[in-house]
Amino acid sequence: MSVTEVDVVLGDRSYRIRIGRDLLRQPARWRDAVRGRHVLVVTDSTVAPLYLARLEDGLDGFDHAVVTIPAGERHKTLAQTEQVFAALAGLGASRDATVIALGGGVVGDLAGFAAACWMRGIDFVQMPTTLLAMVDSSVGGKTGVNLPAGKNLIGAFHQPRSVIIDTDTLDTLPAREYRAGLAEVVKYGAISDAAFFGWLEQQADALVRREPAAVAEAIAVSCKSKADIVARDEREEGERALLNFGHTFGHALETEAGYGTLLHGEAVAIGMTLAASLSAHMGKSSHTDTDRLISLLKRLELPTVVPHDISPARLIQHMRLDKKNLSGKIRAVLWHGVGRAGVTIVEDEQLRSVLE
Ligand SMILES: NC(=O)c1ccc[n+]([C@@H]2O[C@H](COP(=O)([O-])OP(=O)(O)OC[C@H]3O[C@@H](n4cnc5c(N)ncnc54)[C@H](O)[C@@H]3O)[C@@H](O)[C@H]2O)c1
Ligand SMILES: O=C(O)C(=O)C[C@@H](O)[C@H](O)[C@H](O)COP(=O)(O)O
Ligand SMILES: [Zn+2]
Repeated sequence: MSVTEVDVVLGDRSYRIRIGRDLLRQPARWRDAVRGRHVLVVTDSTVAPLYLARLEDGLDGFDHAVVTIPAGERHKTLAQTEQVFAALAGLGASRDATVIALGGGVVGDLAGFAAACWMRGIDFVQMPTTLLAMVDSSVGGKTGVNLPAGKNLIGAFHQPRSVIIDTDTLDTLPAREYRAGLAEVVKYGAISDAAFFGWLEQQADALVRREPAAVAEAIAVSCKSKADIVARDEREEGERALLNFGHTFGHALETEAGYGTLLHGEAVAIGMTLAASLSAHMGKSSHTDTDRLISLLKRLELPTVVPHDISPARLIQHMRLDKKNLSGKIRAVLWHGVGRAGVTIVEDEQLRSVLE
């Protein structure tokens, strides 16, 4: 069975992303990533009954325990992180212990954050089971949890030791969650890879039908794209901020709608549409490019308009806590046309012009 490997090179360190079918059932393909005697698996209440046994079968020889958090964005909280700390304490986990995140982006972000904090940092391994986690959240080391005031406001940069992508786990992923993952795939084409954007336009129907070859290619290209950007700017001091395209609006939408009401990928799809419209309004890209983006997102069955009951003023209020802001100024990723983007200070008036 073939495995695609992508390396994330960070100066003199690196880690490997392995992408393949049925990897969970082949411990020989991932056990080398797990060090120490103690292993804590963090998963959620939907993923555990589906895939935990496959993983646990490969953990013989380790002292392991499992924390199962309730599924969904509402539970990406400090309170759930405390459950992970309690389990690490119960396991007697020392500095050479490993946390394994088995699940979507919620589990990966929360478990990674717990690993970043436990004894000031222990190893963790990402085993993503949603498309979104496979193409984005499992790679790059952004970890954290939400506060009622905003998305991912508490967190740390903490790179995984390895990322194991078993694409067979997508078989059980609901259609809405799958489509949400496609939004982040579109993001890579939009910000940095015009050829990939063109490929997505050609393959949109195959992707909606989840044709395995198209899905595998989308995952591999996305991982490579993210790995390249993170290698050049691990801590978001420059170029990495482009990975936030659509997120200034998107995070505000998720927070205002109530966590889990709009999925992260859905909010990012609407956010990319708004950012593209704002960019065209500011003369940084063309309306033709915006139409191209909206048309692709629609073909991928993603939302592109703000739900009618959401207030522009409240969205702008949430944007004041965006992590890209400096000295009280809202900074957003604007689009410079297919394959190009940049970060720009935006005024309330300009934000209102696309939101109202
Ligand atoms: N760290 C990063 O760089 C980064 C990047 C993008 C997104 N994120 C974060 O990721 C989160 C979104 O991740 P997500 O979309 O994976 O959401 P999620 O983790 O909530 O998973 C979505 C739903 O699918 C279920 N699920 C997971 N795998 C399944 C499977 N194989 N079969 C059936 N059901 C399955 C989960 O239980 C959950 O109900 C957000 O919190 C977002 O902020 C982080
Ligand atoms: O990896 C990054 O960098 C990203 O911005 C990827 C985003 O898709 C992701 O949603 C990330 O969690 C957003 O980070 P934040 O710093 O805006 O909270
Ligand atoms: Zn995102």
